[in-house]
Amino acid sequence: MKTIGVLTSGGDAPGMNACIRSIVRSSIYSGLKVKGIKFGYDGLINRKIIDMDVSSVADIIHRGGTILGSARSKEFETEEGQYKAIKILEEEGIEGLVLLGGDGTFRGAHEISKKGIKVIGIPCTIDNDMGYTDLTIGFSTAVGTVVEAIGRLRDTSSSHGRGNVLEVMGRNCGDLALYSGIAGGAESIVVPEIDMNLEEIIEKVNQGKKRGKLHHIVIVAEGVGDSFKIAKKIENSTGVETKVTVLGHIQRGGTPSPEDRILASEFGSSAVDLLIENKTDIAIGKKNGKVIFRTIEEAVETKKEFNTYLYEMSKKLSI
Ligand SMILES: Nc1ncnc2c1ncn2[C@@H]1O[C@H](COP(=O)(O)OP(=O)(O)O)[C@@H](O)[C@H]1O
Ligand SMILES: O=P(O)(O)OC[C@H]1O[C@](O)(COP(=O)(O)O)[C@@H](O)[C@@H]1O
Repeated sequence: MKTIGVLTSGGDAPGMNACIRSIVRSSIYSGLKVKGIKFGYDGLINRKIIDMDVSSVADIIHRGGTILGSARSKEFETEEGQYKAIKILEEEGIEGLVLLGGDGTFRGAHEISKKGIKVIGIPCTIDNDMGYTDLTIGFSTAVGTVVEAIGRLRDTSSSHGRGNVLEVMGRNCGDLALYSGIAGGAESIVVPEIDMNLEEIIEKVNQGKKRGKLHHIVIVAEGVGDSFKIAKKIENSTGVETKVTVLGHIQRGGTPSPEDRILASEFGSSAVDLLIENKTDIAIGKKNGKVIFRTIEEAVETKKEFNTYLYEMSKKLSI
């Protein structure tokens, strides 16, 4: 292996830059050349490729987003698009590729691997929705962002005696809602994995009102459905004015947390080690505090388990 490539794809996630830095520096340390592919699979098909050196990744460990840019590409989902990508990788002399992204990016990586290029996948998504790993890069930072938002909403909700429904990202995964809801002391947490019990939420608002509580925060994961409808129903049944905040892409940016920077550094360096050992089609992850390796197929097929213990606990703590 002489030259490796690095590519970020799908939704960006805080910590991607720290990971790119780790891949570039670990490669150069081991005498490998590194090329950066800009704007995901789309940039690969369109040969948006740059040479990277030690200085290309200077001063980025603390920056959100991805210096390589990210994209979603329909063309790459076709066989034709994938063969275009393989041809470009071969012409550029890229023998191994490290791909930073979520499930979709990994499925694409598997296709590249079947066509002869060595690939290693690194899980990057604020959703933490990949079943084979306890953690994905970006999740810790996004939890921090939501917790900060909860604190701000708590202030203003308390001043006015209002309720607030806070919609957070996560696609069909409730992790971001669950972990930030617990850390922020939300009164109710609504996730796609568990049927919503609106009566229970309404009862909690009424109980809170009785004992003079001035704020009421309900975290709703985006995969649940219409937060505005939920807020209206709460307001109509309790008489407590209930506002809605959709946090949106604010959750995807920002300086990565120390946890994400460390995870990103560790995963990036492990990916380079694997390519040096001529390994391919592997997803890197973390289980019980240890780095783990799974085949990409296994990684994308492992069903995400929802932490029902934490969910039930959150109910006890928000009485
Ligand atoms: N089954 C697939 N085969 C090949 N490429 C895929 C497949 N699924 C997704 N991709 C590629 O990966 C990109 C990123 O996937 P997406 O699901 O949008 O984000 P993420 O990687 O964060 O899950 C897609 O735009 C597409 O180009
Ligand atoms: O930025 P986009 O394309 O609107 O996508 C929004 C989606 O991306 C995410 O932020 C991250 O999802 P992925 O990591 O799977 O790409 C989701 O939480 C959200 O639903």
